[in-house]
Amino acid sequence: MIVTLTPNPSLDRTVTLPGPLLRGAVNRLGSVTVEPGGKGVNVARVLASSGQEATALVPAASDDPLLRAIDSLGLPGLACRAVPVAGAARINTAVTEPDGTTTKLNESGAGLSEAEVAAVEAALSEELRPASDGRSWAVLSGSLPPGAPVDWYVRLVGLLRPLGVRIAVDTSDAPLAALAAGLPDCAPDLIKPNGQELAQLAGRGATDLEDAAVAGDFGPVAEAARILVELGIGAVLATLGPAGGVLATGEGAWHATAPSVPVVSTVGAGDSSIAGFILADVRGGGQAECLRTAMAYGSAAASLPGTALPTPRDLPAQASEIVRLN
Ligand SMILES: O=P(O)(O)OC[C@@]1(O)O[C@H](CO)[C@@H](O)[C@@H]1O
Repeated sequence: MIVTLTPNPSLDRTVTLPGPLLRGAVNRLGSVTVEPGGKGVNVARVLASSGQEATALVPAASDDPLLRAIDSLGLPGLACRAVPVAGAARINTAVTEPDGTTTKLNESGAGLSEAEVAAVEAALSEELRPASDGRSWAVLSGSLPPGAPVDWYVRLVGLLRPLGVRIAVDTSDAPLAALAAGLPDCAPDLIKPNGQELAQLAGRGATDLEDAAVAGDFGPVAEAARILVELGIGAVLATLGPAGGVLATGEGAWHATAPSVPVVSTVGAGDSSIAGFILADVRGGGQAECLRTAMAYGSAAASLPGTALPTPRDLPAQASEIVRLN
């Protein structure tokens, strides 16, 4: 069983410009698409598109257009559990330019009341309670809406731990800092920082790890990830864009090259990497296979426009090369 929680889901509106963005001027748009989004929704979508059933848990009123958008995907393996809330799902806009530059404009989201936060927690535990097989995953993803406690993910890890499910957390900024502050007591089984987020967690300069990775030196990334593993996190999957990815666990660290694809839009690439990792894991793959599949799904997402998410048909023909770092 796989349940994703997206505390701050969105309708993702992607607008395509026929030329470069002209700041301070009127820009005429090419195509406009709207898709259901938010990181956990994306993870569940990718899993379901690959034949792995998943439930996307979102706070949303029963008449929220987000729910209609999820429904209209018509994905048989995708279940949606909506916890009724007063606010509407935010609309996040992505502006894409012909050279592949994508600019995201994310709203902060309608707030959650204390009672709504409690209702989401109750629904999450209820969904996961039957999942005591040790193979199930809870994926907690994205920013937190106003009103949610900044350490909500820390609390949720503590709440879910006794249920015997594996827990992935993918977030940034203050909720990520809160997660780091909650170690080692509330350590997730998987986190997926990018280079800058990993640097933030490891107390390194913002671009130190990425700069080293671009120069082909993955030691600093592996070292930062190892520190987090020593603090109790089961696996750190660091995604490094064109420089590939590094997976660190208690058994070692590996680097994977990024399969070569034409990069069209990186929106959803991180979510697709998590889906790929979990997909390989629930299919019994070892750590190298989880890393390879994460890279394949992340690269496939980057080769698709806007927030389009990959299906198995979109996976790159060439797999990553994996090298053990330690
Ligand atoms: O504002 P957050 O929660 O950090 O990110 C939300 C978001 O940018 O992430 C997804 C792509 O990863 C999009 O579907 C969505 O718009």
